[in-house]
Amino acid sequence: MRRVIAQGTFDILHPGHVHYLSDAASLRDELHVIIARGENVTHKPKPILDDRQRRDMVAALDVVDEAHLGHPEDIFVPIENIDPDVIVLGYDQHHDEEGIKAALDARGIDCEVTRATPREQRHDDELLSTGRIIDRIVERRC
Ligand SMILES: Cc1cc2nc3c(=O)[nH]c(=O)nc-3n(C[C@H](O)[C@H](O)[C@H](O)COP(=O)(O)O)c2cc1C
Ligand SMILES: Nc1ncnc2c1ncn2[C@@H]1O[C@H](COP(=O)(O)OP(=O)(O)OP(=O)(O)O)[C@@H](O)[C@H]1O
Repeated sequence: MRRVIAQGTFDILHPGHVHYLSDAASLRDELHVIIARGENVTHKPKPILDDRQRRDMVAALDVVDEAHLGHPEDIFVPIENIDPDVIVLGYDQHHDEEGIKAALDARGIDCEVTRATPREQRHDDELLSTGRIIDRIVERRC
């Protein structure tokens, strides 16, 4: 069984997430998604929803075979447990493919690293970013 890993924060879900995960699922037999722990999200504001809720929502998506809450300290622990053929980064994720590939090789993990495509807006009112969804909530509810 060939496995693919996707990963991210997945706070408030939107069609961009579904696009990313569908892209990833199309590459191998089984899609495993690693959900970032809130404590590890330091490159942007902390997620609104807690770790378990974010994992449960991703697990409910048709294209996802298994959603795993990420490791608190070592991102390579879930990767070694899942043993994927390929890791797909999101189109705008701040990770460097070469850096991750080198770190995988250094651990003897034989796995490709690729990047998914962006989902473009299909209509003016569509929000394809958790940050923009939250902005609209603040605008309209506060
Ligand atoms: C291959 C890979 C494995 C990861 N594993 C974990 C993990 O085990 N635990 C964790 O808290 N974050 C993990 N992360 C980091 C988060 O997923 C990171 O915050 C995410 O890549 C950026 O999320 P965003 O683009 O949704 O903001 C991993 C990232 C990558 C690229
Ligand atoms: N519009 C989109 N098209 C394709 N992939 C997307 C899109 N938006 C997010 N993703 C991907 O989904 C994964 C999880 O992203 P994340 O949870 O950071 O959502 P986000 O909407 O980008 O959040 P924020 O807007 O707060 O940065 C990332 O790999 C990201 O590249």
